[in-house]
Amino acid sequence: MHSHSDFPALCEECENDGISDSTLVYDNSAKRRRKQQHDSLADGMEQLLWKAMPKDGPSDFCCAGRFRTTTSFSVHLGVPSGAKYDHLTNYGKHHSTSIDELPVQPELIQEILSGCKQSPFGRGTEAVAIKAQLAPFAPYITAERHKMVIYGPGSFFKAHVDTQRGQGHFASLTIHLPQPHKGGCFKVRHRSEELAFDFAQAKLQPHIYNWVAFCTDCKHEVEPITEGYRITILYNLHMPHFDASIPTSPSGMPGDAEARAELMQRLTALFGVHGKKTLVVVLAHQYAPKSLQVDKLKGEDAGLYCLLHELDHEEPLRATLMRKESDLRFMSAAGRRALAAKQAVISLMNVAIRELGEGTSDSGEFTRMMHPGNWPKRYSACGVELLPEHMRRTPHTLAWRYMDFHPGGMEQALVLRSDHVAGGQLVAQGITPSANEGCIIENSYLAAAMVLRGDLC
Ligand SMILES: O=C(O)CCC(=O)C(=O)O
Ligand SMILES: [Fe+2]
Repeated sequence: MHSHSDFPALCEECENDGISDSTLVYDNSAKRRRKQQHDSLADGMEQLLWKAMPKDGPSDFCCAGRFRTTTSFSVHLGVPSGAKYDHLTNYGKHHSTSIDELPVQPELIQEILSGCKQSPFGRGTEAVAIKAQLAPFAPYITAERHKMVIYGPGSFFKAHVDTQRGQGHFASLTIHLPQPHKGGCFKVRHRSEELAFDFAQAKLQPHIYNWVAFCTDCKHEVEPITEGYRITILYNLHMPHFDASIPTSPSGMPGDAEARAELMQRLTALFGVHGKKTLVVVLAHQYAPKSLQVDKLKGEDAGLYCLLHELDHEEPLRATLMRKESDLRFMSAAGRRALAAKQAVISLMNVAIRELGEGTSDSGEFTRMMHPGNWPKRYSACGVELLPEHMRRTPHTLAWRYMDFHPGGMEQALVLRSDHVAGGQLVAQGITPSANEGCIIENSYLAAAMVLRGDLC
């Protein structure tokens, strides 16, 4: 990450006029000074957030492991562990048939599954690991068997996102039978990160089953199988619906104290000195509207919530944040409940973010604004926006800048994205960075976000 000093707030106008950096710095214009203050408050804030987040806390979108069972799958499925077969035979205690034709017909898979019993998976350490990493606020999780997938040579599963079945469905679990095969690497992606699980390479051991669990919004795929059969059993992982009061940090280990103190200072300055501000932190995961609730937060989003929630309880930040009733209309149901309980002013909501900026050869700078409410309607009403001169010189893709104007009624906001911290590329959620130097980039997208609001009056 570059520091603020790498990116002097030069503007095209000033550059053209031959006005130097220092002229800008000492410019008397209150507006410009404010922008510079914003910039210095904002620079590196994503890193600060990251550092200050609870350690050993939830931070994952995917976890994996292996477990041993001598009973469940081998007996109930009748799949001889480690056995080589072209025909899947004797798959259940009470059934006897064979698979001698591929693709396997759905009826037969159903029949096989009906011969299966719910696996013991989820009672042991695996469930604890999944819960801690992917669903930290949930008191427990449950696994619901979904389907069995058999891949023969040439089969694959293109990159996709699983359908979320119900509010509590937060992740998918795949259990890989110890079945000899080649190819079929399983890949899970989350924004710029990709994890690959090549169980064909893993030494097959009888009764040892590999598993992978990943959040429902993560893209995943199975590469073509070149030899043998790859068999997986899929589960939907659910967290129960529970009446969430605001959860406390799932981790006992606080994050970096210095980062936390600095973050606190900056947020206080942001909301206090400059007043009337909105901070938007784009969540790492995506959520169906009904799942966008505190208790349903996944992975690192839960850690982020804990941090902001804790900071919100500290004075003087607390004193600077808005608690007026007029704010309610912008809040999610969870935010409203929290406000009513005088617990927090952090709300979770889907926001429309519009990013404007100028492309550079390898990056484009984006300024970000957000508008609560119905995005497509409002957005089309926005019309063409004007890019102020001082925003033209935008040297870095992901560093954000404060906008001092309200084109088309879009609300100004500071928008932070944690993929910046994770070293990611700005490609998630439909954003495509431009490679064309000098072109104006505009991106609009909807994102789930954690929003802290200052004085709206
Ligand atoms: O077989 C696998 O490992 C994954 C299958 C899958 O992603 C699906 O059925 O949705
Ligand atoms: Fe899937």
